[in-house]
Amino acid sequence: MAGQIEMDDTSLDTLILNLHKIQAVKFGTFKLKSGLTSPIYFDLRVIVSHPLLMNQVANLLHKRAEDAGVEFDNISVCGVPYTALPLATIICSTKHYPMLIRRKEAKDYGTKRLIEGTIHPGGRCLIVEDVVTSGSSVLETAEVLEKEGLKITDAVVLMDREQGGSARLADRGIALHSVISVSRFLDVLLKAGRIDSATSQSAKRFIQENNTYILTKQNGLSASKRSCKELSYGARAALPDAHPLAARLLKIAEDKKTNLCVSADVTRSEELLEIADTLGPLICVLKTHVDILQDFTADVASALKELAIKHNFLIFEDRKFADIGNTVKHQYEGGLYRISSWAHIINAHALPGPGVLQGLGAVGKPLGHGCLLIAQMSSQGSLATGDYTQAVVKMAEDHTDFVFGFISGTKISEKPGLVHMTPGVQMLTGGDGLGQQYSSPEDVICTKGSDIIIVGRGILASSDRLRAAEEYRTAGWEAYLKRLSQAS
Ligand SMILES: O=c1ccn([C@@H]2O[C@H](COP(=O)(O)O)[C@@H](O)[C@H]2O)c(=O)[nH]1
Repeated sequence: MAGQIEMDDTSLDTLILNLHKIQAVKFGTFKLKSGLTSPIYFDLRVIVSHPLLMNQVANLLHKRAEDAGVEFDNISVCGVPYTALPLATIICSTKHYPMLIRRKEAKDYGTKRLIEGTIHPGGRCLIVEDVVTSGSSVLETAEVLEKEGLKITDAVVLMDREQGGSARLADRGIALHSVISVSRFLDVLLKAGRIDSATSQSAKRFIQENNTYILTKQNGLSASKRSCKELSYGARAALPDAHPLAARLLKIAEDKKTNLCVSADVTRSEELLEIADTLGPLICVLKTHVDILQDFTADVASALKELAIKHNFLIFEDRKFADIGNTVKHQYEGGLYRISSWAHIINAHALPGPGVLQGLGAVGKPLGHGCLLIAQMSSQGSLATGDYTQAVVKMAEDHTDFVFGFISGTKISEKPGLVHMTPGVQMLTGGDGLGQQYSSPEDVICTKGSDIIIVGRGILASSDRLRAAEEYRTAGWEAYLKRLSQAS
């Protein structure tokens, strides 16, 4: 993967610890240029006061580019102003490469050039940067250089914040090579006892949930501002190309004024049916884990189906299929549970590739059922992030005859027919000590742009489940109304 360094691990770890020591990274609450509030902030400008570190960083940047196969014959080097300027200078001075300097503003006298140095149109130029988040600063520099006739195919960066910059640059034909990734940075600090695991997890979660490439390229949105084309559930239900099950779910949400899915994670069928009957009027979806029931029978499935009709909700079996097409086909329609005979919604991991959808679709499509793809997970350290999440979005968008949405922490596709359902929701944020991480209904629906909150223990652990469910229904619905009003 672009961005992974192949160099001496010890020197890299030492560099990370030194960067932390000089406070080139800070943890807390920081407002970013994008308007987002981040729990981690890199300020690499401070390294100019540490000459040994400057030399080490310049060396590593050069080595990284060399290891990545960048050809240094007939190439110039240009640093993104300002922090990377002295780094490019050291590289050029020690390796004897010609350097170019990009001005941020053209002078209003003399040559009025934006690039200083000797330009050889048609020649190549390597861009050097200190930190990449969305890749926009590298792109701006590339555009200025390209206007002068230079070719930009590679950029090298000290720190990749892993928030979509490398994918965005790749889209523009620029390969990004990074010395350090933010995950590696956090792991080294955690291992060395410089930060605690809550700090590391909160930074990782922020990175995972704020992928600028997904938010801008696929949503046409910025993380801080939702689109003014925000449609109501009802309007989305009426879209001609909406999957019938998405349309049904969105219509239920609109009619019942609820975006609450209750996760009925109980072990006795009687309790499951009791939950379905009492909370049914407040929910749009009831989620099950049928394999944790100790006493499942076909009668339980029939009773559940009747309650779904009585209270107008959909049944979602959270089976998370993840095998080859032939196996999942059997798992879905056969075995003890005969899931396809009672669950309107199932979900699947995209890991096996599209075959998993072919197998499930062969059973579910004729029955009018639909599938959610798991694009992100709420658990700490989930690997379903970045490029993987983007690949899942593509797989969903390529299979909308069966896939009608996602399990994800945030809105990851702008297609209004696709529904986003988010687990890991509680009024009080935090975790459960077993890896689960919670966000509030307001955060999930209003800030992250998801559609449906999935709540388990937030309701089940309450002594008054009905009251708790009503509180979650109200919170989820008010967050949705707030989102709509912000967009208009
Ligand atoms: O990423 C995921 C995917 C699924 N889940 C499921 O949602 C519920 C959450 O229960 P809580 O009690 O609200 O924590 C549970 O059934 C999980 O299997 C998830 O949490 N995260």
